[in-house]
Amino acid sequence: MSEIIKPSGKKALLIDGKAASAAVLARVAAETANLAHKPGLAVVLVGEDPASQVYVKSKGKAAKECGFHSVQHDLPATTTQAQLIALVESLNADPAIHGILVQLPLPKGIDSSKVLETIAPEKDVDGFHPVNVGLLSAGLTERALVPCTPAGAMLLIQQAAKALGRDISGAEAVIVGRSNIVGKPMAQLLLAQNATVTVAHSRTKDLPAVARRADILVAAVGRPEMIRGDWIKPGALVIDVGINRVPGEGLNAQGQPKTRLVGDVALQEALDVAGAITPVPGGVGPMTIALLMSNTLQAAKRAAL
Ligand SMILES: Nc1nc2c(c(=O)[nH]1)N[C@@H](CN(C=O)c1ccc(C(=O)N[C@@H](CCC(=O)O)C(=O)O)cc1)CN2
Repeated sequence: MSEIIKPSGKKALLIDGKAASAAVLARVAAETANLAHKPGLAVVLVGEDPASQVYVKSKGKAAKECGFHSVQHDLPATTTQAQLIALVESLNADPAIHGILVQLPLPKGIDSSKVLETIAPEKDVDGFHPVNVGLLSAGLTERALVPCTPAGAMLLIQQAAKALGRDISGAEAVIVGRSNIVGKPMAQLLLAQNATVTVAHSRTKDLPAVARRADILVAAVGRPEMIRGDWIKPGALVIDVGINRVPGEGLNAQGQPKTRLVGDVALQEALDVAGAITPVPGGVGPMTIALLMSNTLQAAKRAAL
């Protein structure tokens, strides 16, 4: 059995995103060590959102561990859209920078589409620029930079399908959620692997029945534990992209009410039904950062051609 597939003590197997992301990071570090020029990653954080601060710190740490040139720009929440765009333009012109990432969400008053469209497509390691969106939609995945979370989820699907002896080609895939960042690119990636893809959302009629059709079920709605055990086809491969912080039990060391992370899938119920499932935390989340490093390496290698 693959090293990323672990027993759960219940019917479903667990897909270990931490182990899978460590393997991606090791591959990126090994390739980087053989390059003449270090890949350069610039991460831009606007404001003081605590979760964003944690993610940006993790990105800088991973970049350094991969042997990259890593820079972080911390801007105050009062930064104007024009100031942010000016910073992105200066990073576009910097030959030591191969990847630019503007951490989302941006503070109110800044139009994130305008900012993301300013990033040079070849440095858009988040894969959110319309040029990269278009390349992915046209099936030109070799030329696109693919958004990190769906790219990481796709790697987990491929590794789990292989370990379970399942074909993605011809499988019925249902994605719950139609965001530009996860749902839509996930659909393109599954289509490129010849799955039959349904993108379901809040207006879908009889969502549980649609979800129950899925051999591969991807949950990306951002609603804690919305997908229940009886929405899952027995034996299905379930990929939970949701990361939701909910109230926990008791108080922490600072006397504040504890919180805990849950996915969009009710994990304990799903473990009785699914064939394999990604947990939250420790599933798709760590893959997002690993695939960002992989995209930055790819951008640096293309720049050197
Ligand atoms: N410009 C971008 N902004 C945001 C993205 C993105 O891909 N590009 N994605 C998310 C946040 N994100 C990375 O930026 C991210 C989220 C979660 C994780 C992760 O490893 N989660 C852990 C749990 C961490 C915790 O304890 O809080 C897990 O699931 O195991 C990594 C990256 C929004 N913004």
